[in-house]
Amino acid sequence: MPIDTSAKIFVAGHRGLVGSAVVRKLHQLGCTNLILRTHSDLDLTNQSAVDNFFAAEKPQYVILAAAKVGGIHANNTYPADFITINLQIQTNVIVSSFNHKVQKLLFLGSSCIYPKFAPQPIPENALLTAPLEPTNEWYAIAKIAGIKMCQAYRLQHNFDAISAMPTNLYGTNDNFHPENSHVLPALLRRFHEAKINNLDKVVVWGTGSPLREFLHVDDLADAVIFLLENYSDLEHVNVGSGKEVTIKELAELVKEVVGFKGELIWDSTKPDGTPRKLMDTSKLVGLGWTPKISLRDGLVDTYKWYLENYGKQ
Ligand SMILES: NC(=O)C1=CN([C@@H]2O[C@H](COP(=O)(O)OP(=O)(O)OC[C@H]3O[C@@H](n4cnc5c(N)ncnc54)[C@H](OP(=O)(O)O)[C@@H]3O)[C@@H](O)[C@H]2O)C=CC1
Ligand SMILES: C[C@H]1O[C@H](OP(=O)(O)OP(=O)(O)OC[C@H]2O[C@@H](n3cnc4c(=O)[nH]c(N)nc43)[C@H](O)[C@@H]2O)[C@@H](O)[C@@H](O)C1=O
Repeated sequence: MPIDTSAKIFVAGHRGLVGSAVVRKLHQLGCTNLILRTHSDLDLTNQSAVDNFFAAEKPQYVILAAAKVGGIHANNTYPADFITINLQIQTNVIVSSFNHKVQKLLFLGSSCIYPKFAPQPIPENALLTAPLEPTNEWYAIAKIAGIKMCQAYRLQHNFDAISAMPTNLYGTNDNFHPENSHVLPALLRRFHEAKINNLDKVVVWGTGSPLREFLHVDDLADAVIFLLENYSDLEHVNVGSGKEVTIKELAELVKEVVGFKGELIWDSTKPDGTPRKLMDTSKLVGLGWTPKISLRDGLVDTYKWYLENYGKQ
């Protein structure tokens, strides 16, 4: 059912990569009644503050894009933060959404919920079939709990909570932190800084052999709205581009887009993480959704945004 453009929609995490793309998409669709709170306005780890907020605002839809998020180094270094903050945020938001009669909630997980050596492409039913990738198991356990909470509230209370599992994302408003970000924004920044400082070498982590699937966040936002409008069931849904590249291929592509002319040095003391995680997106494709933005086009667009927003620093 198409979203009622006058509906009250709470986008949790609206300044982040995903939340900001969802807000852009909702604005494009003509939705005007968005409820947005920054982290300092409303700390979603604070149960009573979250419940008071829901009691006062009574949103009809909730898109849960607030989370403690980071790349392989951040996940590996701050396991307590990743498990605790994510369990707190998602538990508070899901429970208050149910208690205050939200019509529909969409929870965002991640492809790291699947076993390290899952069959490729990874179908939704690979969940909980084998051990996780150790660098991100704390975050993955929180995300799996989020999926299970949505399922439990649907089963026991008929609450319309659905879960989307995106692959690795990138785009406008990404986190470009040198150590804590994901690979694509990290490399974009590192190559850019090497170019403007006339360096002849750039260090890239790991061996370059892991395979990753990248999806532009505007495609993800489109899929989020598509699922809100067209999906209402127990099982989570994978969201991906269906195309994978090695980290070496990604690094070469970022180097070309940025225009860095020097050499790549591989730091094999850094972890590779999971060797491969290509999503099986046949469920979402079967529902009628496909991505539109190629990796090259998305990278060119993201570099342009980076230059406009951080290029002069
Ligand atoms: N980035 C990726 O590659 C992927 C992301 N995802 C999922 O998408 C979702 C969004 O990720 P992404 O947009 O990348 O993350 P970001 O880090 O870009 O944004 C996270 C948002 O959450 C908010 N937030 C964090 N902690 C709190 C808190 N305690 N109270 C209130 N708000 C808080 C932040 O608010 P503020 O800005 O005000 O601090 C920020 O707006 C997550 O669930 C993530 O798991 C899934 C797969 C891949
Ligand atoms: C979305 C997903 O994100 C995380 O998993 P990940 O896919 O391993 O994410 P990543 O982007 O950090 O790394 C991808 C690959 O790239 C290599 N790599 C090279 N050079 C840099 C670099 O400079 N930075 C980073 N971060 N990685 C680098 C890196 O060694 C690895 O082989 C999860 O923790 C989990 O949170 C999750 O769900």
